This record gives sequence, structure tokens and C-alpha cells, in this order.
Amino acid sequence: MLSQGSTFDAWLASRAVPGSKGLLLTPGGRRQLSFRNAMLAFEIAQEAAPKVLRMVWGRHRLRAVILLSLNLARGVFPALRGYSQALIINEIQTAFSTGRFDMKQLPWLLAREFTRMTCESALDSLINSTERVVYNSARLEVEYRQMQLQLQLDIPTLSDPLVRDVVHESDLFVRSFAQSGAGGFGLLSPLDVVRLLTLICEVVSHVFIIYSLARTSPSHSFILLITAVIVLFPHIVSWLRMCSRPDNDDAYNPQEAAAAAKLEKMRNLAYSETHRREILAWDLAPWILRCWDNARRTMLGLEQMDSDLFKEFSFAALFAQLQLSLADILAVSQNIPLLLMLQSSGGSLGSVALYRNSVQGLVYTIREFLSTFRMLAQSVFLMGAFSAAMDIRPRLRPAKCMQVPYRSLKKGMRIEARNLCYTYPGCVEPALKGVSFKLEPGERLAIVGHNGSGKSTLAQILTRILDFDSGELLVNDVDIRRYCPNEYHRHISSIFQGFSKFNASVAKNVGVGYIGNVDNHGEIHRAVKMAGASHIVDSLPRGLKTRLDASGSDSAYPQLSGWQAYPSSKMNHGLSGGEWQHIALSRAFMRADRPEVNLLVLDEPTSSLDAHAQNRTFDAVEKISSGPHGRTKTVIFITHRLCTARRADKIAYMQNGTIVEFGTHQELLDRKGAYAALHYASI
Ligand SMILES: Nc1ncnc2c1ncn2[C@@H]1O[C@H](COP(=O)(O)OP(=O)(O)OP(=O)(O)O)[C@@H](O)[C@H]1O
Repeated sequence: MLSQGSTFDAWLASRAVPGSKGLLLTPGGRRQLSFRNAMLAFEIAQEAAPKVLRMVWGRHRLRAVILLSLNLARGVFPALRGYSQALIINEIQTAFSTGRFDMKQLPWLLAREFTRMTCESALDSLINSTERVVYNSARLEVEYRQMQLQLQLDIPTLSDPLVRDVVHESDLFVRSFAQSGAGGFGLLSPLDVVRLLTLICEVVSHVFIIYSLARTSPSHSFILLITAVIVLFPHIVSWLRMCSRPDNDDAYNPQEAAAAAKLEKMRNLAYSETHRREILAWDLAPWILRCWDNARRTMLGLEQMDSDLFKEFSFAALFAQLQLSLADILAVSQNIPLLLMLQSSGGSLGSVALYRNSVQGLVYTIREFLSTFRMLAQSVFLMGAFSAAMDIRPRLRPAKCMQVPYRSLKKGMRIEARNLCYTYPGCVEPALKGVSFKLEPGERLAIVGHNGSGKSTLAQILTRILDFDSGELLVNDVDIRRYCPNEYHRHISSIFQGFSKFNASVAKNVGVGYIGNVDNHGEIHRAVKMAGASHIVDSLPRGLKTRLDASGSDSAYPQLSGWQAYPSSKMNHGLSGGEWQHIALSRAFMRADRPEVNLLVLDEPTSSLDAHAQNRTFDAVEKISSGPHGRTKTVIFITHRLCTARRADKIAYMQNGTIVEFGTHQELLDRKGAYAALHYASI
């Protein structure tokens, strides 16, 4: 759940597309430079910055202080460099103008310059090594927190699009922590504020030098005025240019925002491995490319330029010409202060060189400062997202005061559902309507019904993957909402309809079913055997070590001539649908027979298996869920095959999101209702 604090509100407000009602910038979209956004950034920084900086700087407090001090010191060095070099030039000039070449001062000045250079290099390398430690530990901290967040978010929490967006931008914030502003995505982390301080220091020292030099001239006010124009003009021009032509990748109006969303969708589709087969089989490539092209054109403003060619061309050309002319005038005018200074009594070649060096340094530093500042301003919004994301509480996790420890029953799990209702987010029609049933520990329940009748939804609610909207679900006579999902999951083994396939070895694919035994090949072999999959594993080239191809592509393509051969040991092996189902069953069996597991939930576990394999699987389930003294686990399975349903103690027949018939196979047949009709139709 998102805690709606002021950081979150300000972050959300910053994403609003100007002039649209409720349209938001795509996650990661750059915010416009405006007064409103500046205020929002300030609001976010006020609340989030101390929190984030405390989090990341806490790891190396002393080093962080050293880093800050060294960076401030570094800011003075460019001015010192100019000053030291000016003294050397002056000494040489004096020698030439007086004709006395003893130059006693020169070795001393050169030694001083050499010392300065050595100190600067030493300082730079000290800063780099300190920066590496501080940045990397900060990076580790934020990356760890982001991973932790990502792993604890449950499906109901992630079904909120705002949560997904805030997590996305939070992830971008984490990526901005690549060392020393090299963010990789043109992002800067808040730690790069240090760079701003260095640049401010540089500006101050250059200004000080220029002022000191100009002071000696009678026309110092004029020199300072011209210098200010020379220094500030390029920045004013580039600012004006930026205002007239904002960055093309940013969506600042509703059409661009819609295009950005479409662009993202098409890009995801093009890169998706999951959809690759359909894209090829249905020849979707031209359509994807066309949609992408249209969206990209809108984003880049190319359509508008095409239709408004003359206006765009003339404006751009005029602007560029104007800029060039003014730049020429300024280049010439740079010499005016130099001439004035040379005329004054204190004017010397050294001071002229120093002035030039400082003016150029100032122009460069201000440019650096502005671009760093602009990037940092964007990172403030990402920092807001990170800070808001860290406060997300997974919806399924109960508040501490509500939590109850799970207590196992010997014979399995007692489950009682009372009037459960659930509607998927964004849907109107409920998927579950007033579902009620009761299961005693150790009982086996088969859920049957037509497609879309709510069977899988019910399975996900029973396994606490989804929450329900209303009603009650008691597990061992306790409200399921009072159990911590992690703890509850320890007592369940499940297979879902669209089970996971990993691009990993067979051993890993099976072993993750009980992570404590992920490397225990003995246990993995046992689970594989229980699932009747030994013959599949034995037929693979490297047995349990064979890497599987989850994308469904055929790994046995012939090597194209001229292409570097990929070692066959690294090639992933494809499996058939039924073979994958055996792997998924083995995974579920990794934990199914553990004593702490009280419930097995199997959603169509044998849908791709042949009749023999299906019977063997249900025999295995029966064996796993029974001990020498009777049943030990409750079993719930979903099936479309009524011959397997009759193996259960009870059958729930679902229709339109609710259980319309509930009882034993015989009771339901005697009732002569929907189940009986389906049963007779299937034989
Ligand atoms: N993620 C989802 N978002 C929105 N609606 C969904 C989602 N998943 C399922 N539904 C809808 O909920 C209803 C119940 O779906 P459910 O998957 O539970 O049916 P089912 O009985 O398991 O179907 P099947 O036998 O085809 O697997 C359907 O109307 C379906 O369209």
C-alpha cells in the first residue's frame, strides 16, 4: 500500500502533463524546468533528501566528510593554476623587458608550480579513491533496498499502476548511483551535489581573480561589465534555445504522453521473448514497426516539422545565424578588457593570461554547473520516488499488531470460506461471488467447472497470492489475513496454471521448489522420481545439469556459416509441454512431503499429461498426503477431467464465480444437476 505522504503527492504532481486532465508522464520522463516543478522539487528534497542521505552516508560518515572537504579544496585549484602560471609568465616578461636574464625567481616559481601540480594530482587520486568507497557503499545500500522492496511486493500491491510507476522511477534513482555521476542513463545521484559544491568553489575563485585583476585598472567597472556579458551570454543563448526547443524525448503535452506510452508498449513487444512466437507466426513485425514509427515521429516532432517546414527551417536558421554573429562580436569584445588592462599600470602578460584563463574557466564552469544542476533537479524527483517506494507496505502483510503465528494441525489444514467475493482491479464483473465451503484437515477437494468460472482465482486466494474483497476465509479457525504471507506459504505447496519455466538447469528448475535443498541433488532426484519424471531427466544430455530453454525456441538450430559456434554445452535444451509439466510437478513435490506442509494446491497439474502419467501423478499426491496413521495434508486440485475429480473426497462445481454444487461424487450425481450433466457428457 502506498502511504500518501507529501513526498508521494509532490512526486505525483511532478508527473502531471501540463494542460491535460489526469495524464501522467511515462515513468522516467523528464520534468519540465518550470517554477511549479522547482517548488515540487524543493518540497521533495526537504523531506526525502535527509532520509536518503542518512541512509547512504551512514555507512562511511568519516569518508563522506573527507570527500566533501577535498572536493571543496579541489574547487580552488583551477584558479591557483592560473595564478601560478601568470607569475611565471611575468618573470619571463620582466627578464625580456629589462634585458636581465638572471631570473632568480624563476626556479622558485617553477618549483612552486610543480608542487601545485603534484598536490592537485594527489588530491585528485585521493578524491577518486574516497569517492569510489563512498559511492559504491551508497550504491550497495540503495540497490539492496530496491531489491528488497521488489521482492516483497505482492500481486495486489503491484496491481496499482501508481505503485508500478513509483517502483520504476525508484529503480532509475538506484541506477543513478553508478560511480561518480557516470549514471549510464544521463542521471546523477544526490551524492553528486558534491560536484556542485566544487563548481561553486571554482566559480568563486575565478570571480575573485577577475575582480582582483580588474581592480588595478582605472576602467575596472567597464572591464567587469564586459566580462559579465562575455561569461553569461553563451548560457543565456543556450537557455533560450532550450526553451524554444525542449528535449525531443520528453512528453510535455497529452499527444506526446500518449505517444510515449505507445512507444514503450511497442518496444516491450519487440524485445519480448514471451511473445516472440506469436510475433513471428502472425507476422506482427510490420504492424509493431508502424506503430512504433508513428509514436516516435510524434515524440521527435517530425510530423509537425514536415507539415510546417518553412516555419521550422527559417526559425532555426535565423536563430543559428544570430547566435553565430553575436558569438563573433563577443570573441572580438573579449580583447577589450585585455587592452584596458594592458594599458593600466598593473597590466602585464601574466595578468592578461590569468584573466583569459579565468574567463574561459568561468564560462566552462558555469556550463558544467548548469548542466549538473539540471540533471540533479531531475534526480530529485527520482529520489522522491525512491523515498515514497521505501514506504510501500505490501497489501497482504498484516500490521504487526494483527499478526498471528500459524499453528499446524496434525492432519492437514482446516479451511472455511464464507461468502468470498473478489473483483480483479479495473474489472466490473466479479470473478468470485459468495464462495462458501468447508474442508476438514486431510480432506481432498476437486474444483471443477467451465472456463472462466473462477477456479484459478479461488486457488490464488487460498494460497494468499490474491486477497479477497469481502467475506471471510478461516484457516485453522483463524482469519487468513492475520497470517504473514511468508509464514503461511511455508505450509503450502502449489502448482499454478501458468507455472514458471526458468532458463536454468533441470536441477535449479526443480530445486527452487524448496530453496533449502536447491543444491541437494539427492532430494531433487527423489522429487523427480515422485513426479514420474526420471525418464525425462535421464534422456537429457547432462541429466539434472542440462540447461533448459524456457523461451520455447529450438536450441538445435544449425550453426550459420561464418558465425562463431556457440559451445553445445552452453546451449539450452527445449522440452515439450508435458515434459515441462513434469518438471513443475517435481518442483512442487520438492516441498510437498515436508512435515510442515499442510496444504497442496494444484491448479490443473496434469492438463498436459497422458492418461498414465495423470494416474501416476494422483497416486503420488495420495501417497504424499498420507502417513502411516492416515491423512497428513489437505489437498485441493483443479481439473477439467472428471475422472480425476472423482478421486477427491469432495467436489466443488463452479459456475459464474461461485460454487453451485458441493459434495461427494455420488451426492452430486444423485442431485442430477450441472455436475451430473457434465459427467454424463464426458463418458
Ligand atoms: N488477471 C486478471 N485480471 C482480470 N480478470 C481476470 C484475471 N484473471 C482472470 N480474470 C477473470 O476472472 C474470471 C475467472 O477467471 P479464472 O482464471 O479464475 O477462471 P478459471 O475457472 O480458472 O478458468 P479456466 O478453466 O479457463 O482456467 C474470468 O472471467 C477471467 O476473465
